[in-house]
Amino acid sequence: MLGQQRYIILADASYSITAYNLKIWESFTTEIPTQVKGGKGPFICFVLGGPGSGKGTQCAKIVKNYGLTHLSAGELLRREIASNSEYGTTILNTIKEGKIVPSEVTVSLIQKEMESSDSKKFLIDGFPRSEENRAAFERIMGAEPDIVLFFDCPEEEMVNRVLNRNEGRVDDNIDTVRKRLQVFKALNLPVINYYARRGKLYTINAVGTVDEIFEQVRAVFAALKLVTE
Ligand SMILES: Nc1ncnc2c1ncn2[C@@H]1O[C@H](COP(=O)(O)OP(=O)(O)OP(=O)(O)O)[C@@H](O)[C@H]1O
Ligand SMILES: O=c1ccn([C@@H]2O[C@H](COP(=O)(O)O)[C@@H](O)[C@H]2O)c(=O)[nH]1
Ligand SMILES: [Mg+2]
Repeated sequence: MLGQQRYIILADASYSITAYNLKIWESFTTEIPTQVKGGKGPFICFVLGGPGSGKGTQCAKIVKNYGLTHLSAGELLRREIASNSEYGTTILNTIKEGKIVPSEVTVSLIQKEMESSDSKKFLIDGFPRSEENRAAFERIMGAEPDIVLFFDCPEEEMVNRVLNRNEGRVDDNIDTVRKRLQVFKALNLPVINYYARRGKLYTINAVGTVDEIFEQVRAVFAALKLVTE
């Protein structure tokens, strides 16, 4: 049975975007800083949410509007499968099962992309999927995200979107999506709650039109500019 109910996130430690916030922030510039004040490395934004919650769709708009470099962990893994790398078959089987690829593999792909890029602003989509992923990223990269966006979407809506995506993904079927939802709740929600406790989480209501949802994202980036000036 799929729920309409939203996931329970530590509400007092997460920022929710409201129309009121938008009104205050819309007059500020939309250019985000290359790094957060006092930070040493590049600006890093993790983008989290269940399967089909709209992460990739919104990332494309963030890239267009704010020039961040988009790294989708799922896309990097699919590229690895397509290139017949030594891990290709293991990755393919893991994705078909809706499970999580070993942290070392995913972090190493992200690391390669970040280190070969001149960019100072990264949008890391669909990662970290588990506390173990998160710890591996911190250990290997020696970095933490500056902010985390969480696209909060009811399960029924996520399933509908995934089943209507039509991009030929091997995991876009009802059996795999059910498994992905279980993995999301068991392993990814604790990561989201971790960032809520760290005061880095921005929860976005992922129901609505793509543009309506992006207005909430815009407010986050506008606020970021505000606190980093
Ligand atoms: N606000 C929206 N309303 C309706 N459909 C949407 C919305 N946002 C995205 N979609 C559609 O839903 C599907 C899933 O979106 P998207 O690929 O962005 O999700 P995702 O979170 O990246 O999923 P995954 O974790 O499986 O990669 C796509 O077909 C997309 O066009
Ligand atoms: O960090 C990651 C990201 C993804 N995976 C696997 O890939 C699929 C698809 O990922 P999307 O982000 O939805 O494109 C996911 O279900 C996992 O099996 C991963 O293991 N680790
Ligand atoms: Mg995606």
